[in-house]
Amino acid sequence: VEKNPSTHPSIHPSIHLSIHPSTEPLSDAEREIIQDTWGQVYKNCEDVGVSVLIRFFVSFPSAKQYFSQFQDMEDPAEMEKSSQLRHHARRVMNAINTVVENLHDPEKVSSVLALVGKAHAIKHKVEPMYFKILSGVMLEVFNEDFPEFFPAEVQVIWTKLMSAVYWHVTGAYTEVGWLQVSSSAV
Ligand code: HEM
Repeated sequence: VEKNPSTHPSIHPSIHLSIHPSTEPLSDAEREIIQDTWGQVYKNCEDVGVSVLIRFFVSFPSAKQYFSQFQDMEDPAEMEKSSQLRHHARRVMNAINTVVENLHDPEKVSSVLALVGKAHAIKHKVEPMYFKILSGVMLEVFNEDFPEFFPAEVQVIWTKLMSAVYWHVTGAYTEVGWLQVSSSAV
């Protein structure tokens, strides 16, 4: 199938991430569960980050339009070698790590995510919907790669965190004047 970079992403049916316009803070117990499970994921930071992005770009090829180095690549094995992809994988994982390490400090979390949101809105002009899609892919890969650490009740908590991430990121988009940020569930 010919990929037209200007078309909207098709929504993958396996992604059921529901996003609420405002989010309840995580409880202490939930924070601890996030930190413990993330510890397992982050041990494999490089591999997990790359798997997440490959899955994202293969399932949602229009998301590649923003990346000069692999926007025309189709072959996942070739994408995997792209330094731009690997670099972004590391940045995504490190940003999530900063969020997880600072869950006790809501101001730090919002400032980190506001910077991410602003850079993607202003510099990279990324359609914010892709953040929601990427969150779903991330949870999917974590669950698949570490099933013993992601039973259903842990997935619920992670979904809550990812909703908060999306809420902060899109808040920054709105702040810099990006209209039409969708807050409805995928
Ligand atoms: C949780 C999600 C994400 C995080 C934490 C994240 C993080 C980052 C960071 C820290 C940077 C460098 C900051 C800068 O340029 O000032 C970056 C660059 C970039 N991001 Fe993201 N990102 C995320 C999602 C996305 C998505 C969904 C897309 C597009 C589909 C995207 C596209 C880009 C592009 C095109 C760049 C510039 C790449 C380059 O210069 O090589 N990001 N990202």
